[in-house]
Amino acid sequence: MSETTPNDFVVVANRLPVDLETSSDGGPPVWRRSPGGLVTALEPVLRSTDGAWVGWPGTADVDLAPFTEDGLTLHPVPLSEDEVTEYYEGFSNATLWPLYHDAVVAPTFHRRWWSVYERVNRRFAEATARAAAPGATVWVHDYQLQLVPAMLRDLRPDLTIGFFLHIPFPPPELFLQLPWRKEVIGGLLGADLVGFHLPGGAENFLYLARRLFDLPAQPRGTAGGGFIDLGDRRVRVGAYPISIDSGQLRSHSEEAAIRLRAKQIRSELGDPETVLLGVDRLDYTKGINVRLEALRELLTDGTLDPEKVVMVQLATPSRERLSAYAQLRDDVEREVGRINGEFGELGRPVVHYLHRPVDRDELVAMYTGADVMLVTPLRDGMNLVAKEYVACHGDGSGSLVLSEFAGAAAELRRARLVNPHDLEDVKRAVVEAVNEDPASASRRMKSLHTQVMTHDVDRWAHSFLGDLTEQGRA
Ligand SMILES: Nc1ncnc2c1ncn2[C@@H]1O[C@H](COP(=O)(O)OP(=O)(O)O)[C@@H](O)[C@H]1O
Ligand SMILES: O=P(O)(O)OC[C@H]1O[C@H](O[C@H]2O[C@H](CO)[C@@H](O)[C@H](O)[C@H]2O)[C@H](O)[C@@H](O)[C@@H]1O
Repeated sequence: MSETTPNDFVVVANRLPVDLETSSDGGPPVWRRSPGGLVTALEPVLRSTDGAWVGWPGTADVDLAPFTEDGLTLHPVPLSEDEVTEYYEGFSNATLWPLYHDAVVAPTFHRRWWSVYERVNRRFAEATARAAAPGATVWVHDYQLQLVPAMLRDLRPDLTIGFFLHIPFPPPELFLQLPWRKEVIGGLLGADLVGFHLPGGAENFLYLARRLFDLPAQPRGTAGGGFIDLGDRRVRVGAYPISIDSGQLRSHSEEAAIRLRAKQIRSELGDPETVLLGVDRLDYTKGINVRLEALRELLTDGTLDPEKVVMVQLATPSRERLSAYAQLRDDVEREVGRINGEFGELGRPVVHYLHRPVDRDELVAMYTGADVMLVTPLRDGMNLVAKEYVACHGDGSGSLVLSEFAGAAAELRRARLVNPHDLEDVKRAVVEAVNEDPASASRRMKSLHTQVMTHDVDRWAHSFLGDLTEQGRA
């Protein structure tokens, strides 16, 4: 650890790339990799740009000075226990998260949560103002920090500010339910460039900004993007689909030790003909029960044979104190138990379920060895898991069943696309994936693989930061 000086490039996200975990047995706290795709994507970007990262260390009431750890410069922003409840679990994850994901769970609107969200956003803006060198570029991330761009511009008009949203930006009729809709759009308009995964998100934002601020319409730009003219400056809006460090993951999946471990895993699973795999944070948007129900029905009607098919479901614990997440865990675990109770044998369950993060080597071995990857979210900003699986199958093996409602579906057109609200459609895709002729499956996977290899996270970051630099100079 060492003292830090202001940086020319600063990333701001709710979480630091590592979480400080305190142990219940009184041992010293340890840093662990934070959950979720935002960290997976941004960490290699920050390493290659030598920037600083401003974020919460993942535990309440931890106040640490800025430090460098494992080559990254980190600026921790403290949150009290009440702020974790009202800003993170409350406004971020019980108001904005469900609202922006098509209200698949009803969003809760609480005036007190909003005022804490404002207060915490201000703290992030102040910490960023301290971390950024004169004229620096600052890249703010995600729904937890939508007020930061405008707050930061007030504090530091010398900065070039970008904002990227990692989750869907909802259609106007949903967004307009938000009592603080104008404040949120006003916060985002503090940025020079506002980015979304998909053109649809950019279009929704452009429409809402003009309507709520009574701004003149502008000619439509390409791919959903465009400009918002605020009189004294212009905000650029665009679509930038995020990705992964594809080359690194492909090489990792080709290592002899990973190939060997993939074989061992299959053998530990009883050498079934087909291994189905699901990998998710345990989140109600991910449609985990959709794929479990599809599997149960296919076993019940005899389409799939429990002696030949095994499913592995990895579920990283997430936002566990929120009731919708606790309910989801109960539902998923009941369904796993039901399938194993009906179709498993002693020592041979049909569904192997791990409610914990697994280490990277083990995850890559699972991706590499799985025959069919099931990605069935009801709504998802991107879904990096789908891209990670494809990156591990450069040899053309494997098959991807992918929800149309994941952002990744816009690029991975040759996956077996399904409507997760239509169980028959999901069942059909699973059966087709299990029975597909190897030559045709290989053509599909190779085409998906080329897409993921040529559109990696580096390209995403360069595309966004290139536009941001251009915008900052304008
Ligand atoms: N059980 C798990 N163990 C280890 N890593 C996991 C696990 N589940 C998910 N991940 C990782 O978390 C990230 C999830 O990203 P993504 O699919 O974009 O969804 P989200 O960010 O909403 O969780 C991926 O990089 C994936 O490898
Ligand atoms: O920080 P948590 O509350 O534990 O949640 C983890 C992250 O989940 C979300 O990830 C999103 O970003 C991915 C990368 O762009 C994208 O592929 C995925 O579809 C999104 O759900 C959230 O947006 C992050 O802020 C969280 O850190």
